[in-house]
Amino acid sequence: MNILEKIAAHKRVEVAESKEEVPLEALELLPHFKRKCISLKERLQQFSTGIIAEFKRRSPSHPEINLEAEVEKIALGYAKAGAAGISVLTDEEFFGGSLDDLMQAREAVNLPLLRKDFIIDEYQIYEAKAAGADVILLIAAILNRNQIARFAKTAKKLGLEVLLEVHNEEELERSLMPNLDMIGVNNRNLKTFEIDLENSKNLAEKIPAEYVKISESGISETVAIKELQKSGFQGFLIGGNFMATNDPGKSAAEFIKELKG
Ligand SMILES: O=P(O)(O)OC[C@@H](O)[C@@H](O)c1c[nH]c2ccccc12
Repeated sequence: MNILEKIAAHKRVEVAESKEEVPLEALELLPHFKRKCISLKERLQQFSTGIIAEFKRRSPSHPEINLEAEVEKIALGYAKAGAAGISVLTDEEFFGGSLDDLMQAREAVNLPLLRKDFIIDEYQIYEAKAAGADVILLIAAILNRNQIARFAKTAKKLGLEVLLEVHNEEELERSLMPNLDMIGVNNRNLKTFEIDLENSKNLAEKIPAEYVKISESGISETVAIKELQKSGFQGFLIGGNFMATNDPGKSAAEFIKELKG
């Protein structure tokens, strides 16, 4: 089993447990469930920098990014830095995150929030909405076309936006459909952890113009963003480069300042 298969397998067990503990009907009663979502897509279309800053304590490829990180402080820092949105890792087993992190970020800031997790069941989309997310991530590498269609439809029904993540042309071609708002090209191969920014540049022209394009992972320099912008990318998902510092908010602020300057 590769890491992605391992994560998905664990996720199935986790979701079954969560469903037992908190039935879907209970999620619908939580206060954020009726909240009107903030559009990340619109912000990326209007926003000049397009930085989506990520809150991530650890990952399978980097086991100690920032284990003591406090989500409220960092979300506020990212907002002050001028991020277009914030991505919050909610997977606990492999990334050290939680839905509670997402809820705390929701209390702290008014930016669009992406629930960053491995969605394999509709229940998780209800969880995302209930915890205050505005956007969900669907990862093509672990979903078939039917699942993507079904999950995207559910997300739209709940007022959430959908970011579809692809890593190669095959995933992109079999996954294009209505109800997707943004397409993210992951520069990190989740099966091998290899990073290649060329991946975004190569896939860019194959993504129809109606989808906002986001380049994900391995971005640590503003020159890389200028290049990616030339290929039509409007969003840039950055985690480790900010999180691996003492003050991720400050690091994001400096990065965004340099990008604008
Ligand atoms: O820390 P980086 O290299 O800046 O990457 C951020 C983000 O793209 C990465 O965390 C990510 C992209 N897709 C994912 C899917 C699941 C978990 C994590 C991810």
